[in-house]
Amino acid sequence: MTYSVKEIFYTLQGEGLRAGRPAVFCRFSGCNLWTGREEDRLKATCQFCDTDFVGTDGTLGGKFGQAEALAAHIAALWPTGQAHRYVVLTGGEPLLQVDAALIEALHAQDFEIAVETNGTVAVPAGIDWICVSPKAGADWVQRSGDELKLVYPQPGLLPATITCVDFQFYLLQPMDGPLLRQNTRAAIDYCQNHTQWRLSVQTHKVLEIR
Ligand SMILES: C[S@@+](CC[C@H](N)C(=O)[O-])C[C@H]1O[C@@H](n2cnc3c(N)ncnc32)[C@H](O)[C@@H]1O
Ligand SMILES: Nc1nc2[nH]cc(C(=O)O)c2c(=O)[nH]1
Ligand code: SF4
Ligand SMILES: [Mg+2]
Repeated sequence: MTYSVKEIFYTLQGEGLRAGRPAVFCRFSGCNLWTGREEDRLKATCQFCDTDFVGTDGTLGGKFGQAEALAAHIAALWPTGQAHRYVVLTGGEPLLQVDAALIEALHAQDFEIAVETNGTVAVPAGIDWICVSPKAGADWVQRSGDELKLVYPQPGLLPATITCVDFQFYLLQPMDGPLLRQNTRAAIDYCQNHTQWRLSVQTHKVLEIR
């Protein structure tokens, strides 16, 4: 397996239940719900993406022929002597590439492994924290995990219509874009009136970190 990686960086998890936790992010190239090209956005299944996942030209990006080599690049970013090693596999859609060999190599480097996925691909065994963010109009295969993080509002996938799922935490993340302020107000109101749901703010954007 050759892994195509857009970028690798050390930051704080900005979103979801674990916001604030130090983490290495490994962003895989490519997605099954959008090409990543602006000219294709309006015909994509997922049209609101806030991320550049095209190519391998970002910070520490590249093609890695071996799982151990990729795991070593990730481990090199962790501060020396510090425990609680945590890696977030994202993209693009990471589960188009994450396999048993990479999970084993990251565990061998002592990492707890989280994934951010759109839910169209079943999560492989061994992932330690599963965040699913389903998309309207896409197959939703992975219906269990640790957190369900729904971008809100998504016409065609409103929280009230979500059934047959098994997650520990349910979060609404306001859709970033021209309507962010209005979407944030609506998400706050929804959580206050449907108390199973919590608000997920994209804190890294507020903090102006990666
Ligand atoms: C860029 S995606 C990569 C992982 C995977 N493809 C997914 O969609 O979950 C990372 C997270 O950002 C969220 N996201 C993408 N665009 C967003 C936007 N415009 N506003 C809020 N969240 C967004 C996704 O829903 C997902 O939870
Ligand atoms: N700080 C930070 N937190 C994040 N949580 C999810 C992200 C993603 O793009 O998957 C992300 C990201 O890009 N940066
Ligand atoms: S599924 Fe995730 S990576 Fe793909 S276009 Fe949507 S938000 Fe972006
Ligand atoms: Mg992001």
